[in-house]
Amino acid sequence: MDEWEETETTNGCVAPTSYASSEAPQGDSWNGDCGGFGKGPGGRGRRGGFSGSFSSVGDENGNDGDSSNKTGGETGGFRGRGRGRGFGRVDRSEMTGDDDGMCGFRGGSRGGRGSRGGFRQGDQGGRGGLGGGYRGKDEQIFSQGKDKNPEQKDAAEGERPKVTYIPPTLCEDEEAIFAHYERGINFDKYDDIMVDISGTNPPQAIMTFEEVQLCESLAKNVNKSGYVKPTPVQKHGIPIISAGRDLMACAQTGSGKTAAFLLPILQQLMADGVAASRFSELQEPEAIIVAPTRELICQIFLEARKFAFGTCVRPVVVYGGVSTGHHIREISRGCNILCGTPGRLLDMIGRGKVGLQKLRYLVLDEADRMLDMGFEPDMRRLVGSPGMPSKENRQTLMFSATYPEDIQRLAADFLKIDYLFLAVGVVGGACSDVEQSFVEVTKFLKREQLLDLLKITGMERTMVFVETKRQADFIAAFLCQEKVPTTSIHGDREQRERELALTDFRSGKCPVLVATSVAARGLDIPDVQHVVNFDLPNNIDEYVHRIGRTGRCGNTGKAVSFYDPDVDGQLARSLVTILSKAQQVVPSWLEEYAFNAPSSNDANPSRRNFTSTDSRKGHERGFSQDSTAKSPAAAAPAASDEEDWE
Ligand SMILES: Nc1ncnc2c1ncn2[C@@H]1O[C@H](COP(=O)(O)OP(=O)(O)OP(=O)(O)O)[C@@H](O)[C@H]1O
Repeated sequence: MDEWEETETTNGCVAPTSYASSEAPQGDSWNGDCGGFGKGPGGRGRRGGFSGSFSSVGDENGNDGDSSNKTGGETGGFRGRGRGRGFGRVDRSEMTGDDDGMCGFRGGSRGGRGSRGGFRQGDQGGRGGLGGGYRGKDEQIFSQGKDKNPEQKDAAEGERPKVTYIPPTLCEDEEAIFAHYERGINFDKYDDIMVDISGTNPPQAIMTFEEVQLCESLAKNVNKSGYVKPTPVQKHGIPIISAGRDLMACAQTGSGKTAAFLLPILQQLMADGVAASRFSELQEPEAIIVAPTRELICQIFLEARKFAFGTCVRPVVVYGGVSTGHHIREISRGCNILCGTPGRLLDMIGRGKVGLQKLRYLVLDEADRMLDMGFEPDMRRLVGSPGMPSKENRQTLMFSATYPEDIQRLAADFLKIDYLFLAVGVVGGACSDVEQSFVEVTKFLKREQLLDLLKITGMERTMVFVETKRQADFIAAFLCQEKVPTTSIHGDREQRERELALTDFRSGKCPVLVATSVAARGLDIPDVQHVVNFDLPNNIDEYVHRIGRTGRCGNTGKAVSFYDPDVDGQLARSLVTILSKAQQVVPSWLEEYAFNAPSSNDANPSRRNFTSTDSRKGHERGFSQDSTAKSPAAAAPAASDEEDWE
């Protein structure tokens, strides 16, 4: 039996997880505003987590919500699984969760205030459960940038429980689809941001959406989305893509990169009269969009679905942690724009469900992160897949808010030689709408300081970033014990839990979300007023992306970071640079640490070559152009700022 004929067990049911309530929570959709589906009373579930506050799961049928572990009422705190990857700072499972279903945190125990007694190293249990937690002492640390031995991979996959989770059916209510948050007071300030384009003959920037002459239905959808005028990355990116050029674009967090690539693609597909074919086991999409995390790709899909609303173009999303059969069925109903995480995309292509003959657009969002996470072999496998048009015969677009040098190498391989490099603002710079502050801490006082901070922020939506999955569990549990309604997201949580955590956070049911870097990139959650770096990341790009979860779309936000001199010294100089470039106050004590820091101040080796400019510049004859003439926004080219972060 083909896997996609597998029996569905979880359709329409939603699960679990806020630490905030002891009731089984109600499910909801990705569009948190639409509650018309997936709601269920919750089943009996297991006795939940920390002090009983970590709620359990259930579906409408009263099944135990965890499909891979049917035993209820388990106790015993953290139970690690004896194998699997660890929580190295660059952990693929953390992002796309290729280790589907591997979880440690099995609920029940009253442990959780950091007592080591709650852990059971090397325990072979831990599959399923409530997600998260410590996996055991013999974890492998995922080695960055290295391909896994395919045989090992297959063996590992063979051991995995079959993923049966099917996300809730999406709400078709128009109001929910077009729900959006308002542009902030600083939206118009985007016009003052420096823009630089390198490459030959870039097309003229647009100043209004009208200039693009969008098809009627697309224009209507843009309007309904509350888009009145384009942001700089859209002003420049849309005409570049419409002109058929390849593009590497770098623009600050929250400044509308998603629409910058979706709108011209959709416009072209609609103008060409592309329509989703009828049911067929093999679908041949015109566009493939790849992103490193499940949550991000789902968000991109929802944006695509919004802009394609009421048209014949059909976007589909595929990602890890969800039943493969479900995805195959979705694809077979017609697919023009396929959004996916790398592994699941390759799986769909490998199974012969997706053909590449008609592919015209390949978009890599957060491409630098995909490299960091070791997805380079997957990306190369994707562009080398049978039927994939050569780079001369497809349009390739790469987007990110940061631009390390190794991504330029990839750009050179994947993009046509005459690709355009678009830099909006300081490449790799922090969003200046985010007020950044730092608190010098010792590790022993961090938790109390977090609590004090959250007492001040109250019910305002706050994302708390930590460095490890275990830490995420600890902190979330700690906050719940302190009666702060909190949920968490990290790569060891099951997909249903990750989705529910975001829903609870979006809806305000849990105004505090404790997250690992899985939530650092791309997530666009309305009204996130605060970001707290409980643990600072080990590279500056990650810091920029994390604090970019607030201060989006012209809104203001605040980021507070706990700086522990014992562990964060290597970041000091980069932080000072980032703060200065974003016109933020640099604490004198931080400057002092920066002054005394070793010269190589970024622990991530991939960041040692961080550059702020297009590496082709100056290397190729005749390779220059001045975009300042093209746009009033282009006062002085950002990329002319040659200073490295180091
Ligand atoms: N022209 C516009 N007018 C109004 N709102 C917009 C416009 N462009 C984008 N937005 C909104 O701004 C928010 C941020 O956009 P988006 O998520 O695309 O940013 P991003 O640049 O991809 O951020 P990140 O780097 O964090 O991934 C979204 O809610 C989006 O709908």
